[in-house]
Amino acid sequence: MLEVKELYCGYDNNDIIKNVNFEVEKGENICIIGPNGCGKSTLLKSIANIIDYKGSIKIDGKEVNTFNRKELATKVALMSQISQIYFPYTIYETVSLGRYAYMKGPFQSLKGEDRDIVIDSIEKVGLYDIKDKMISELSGGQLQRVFLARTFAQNPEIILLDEPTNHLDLKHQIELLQHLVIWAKDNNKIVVGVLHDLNLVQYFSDNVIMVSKGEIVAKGKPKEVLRSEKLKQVYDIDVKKFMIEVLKKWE
Ligand SMILES: Nc1ncnc2c1ncn2[C@@H]1O[C@H](COP(=O)(O)OP(=O)(O)OP(=O)(O)O)[C@@H](O)[C@H]1O
Repeated sequence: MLEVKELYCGYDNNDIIKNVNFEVEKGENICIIGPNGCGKSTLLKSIANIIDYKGSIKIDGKEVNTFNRKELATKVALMSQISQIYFPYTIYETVSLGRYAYMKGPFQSLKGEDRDIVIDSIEKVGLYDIKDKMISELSGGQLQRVFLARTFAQNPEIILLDEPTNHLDLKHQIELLQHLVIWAKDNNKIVVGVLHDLNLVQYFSDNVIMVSKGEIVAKGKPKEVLRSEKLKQVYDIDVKKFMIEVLKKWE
């Protein structure tokens, strides 16, 4: 279980996130939505213990900032928007890095069971046939799937995703989110995703948290949170009206 209570965090003593409270049960996937700059990534960074925070963030009853690095890696993985830094590794080697937290020594080679997990993770994202390709030779979407496979191999309790679909075509966006939903349900894990596409949020999330200026302004089931008036207030545009107009164009 993830429990966030009276959370404040930000940069240079300036709080971006202010008094945020929410809980996520195991098996659940939640989406965090809100306009640019409202603090969504900052919130994820605090849960991943990348930035300091005030208040409390507990995973399975233990405060996030009390885990050591390896313990933390077995609890939480943050998949950010992909960086442009390419290491000279193959897909297989990159995904193997996900098993780091479970290795005893830093340069130990992977054991049979770890190898199986790595292969299984690569198969899940559909990259098995090119597993020996260098990651520098991949498209943005393929690279995103490599990082997802690495995250699956890490097998944390919580996967945090920061706009995970931004390099993917529609088929792969849907596949990625389906993989994550199934992963959470089958393994009793948690997915917390920042998504901008409200259609995907409506379709895939169990619960939604809407953030505006660093504060939660609505939380609950997608149908409750994605209400026309609320969206208008926060995004300053009639989202539903626009969506309906778009749908009409398809007819
Ligand atoms: N490393 C940093 N140092 C100082 N300020 C930062 C840093 N990262 C983000 N900010 C500021 O914190 C605020 C929230 O940023 P954050 O990236 O959390 O927003 P977001 O909701 O994820 O935005 P977006 O939808 O555009 O990705 C912004 O005003 C941003 O300028």
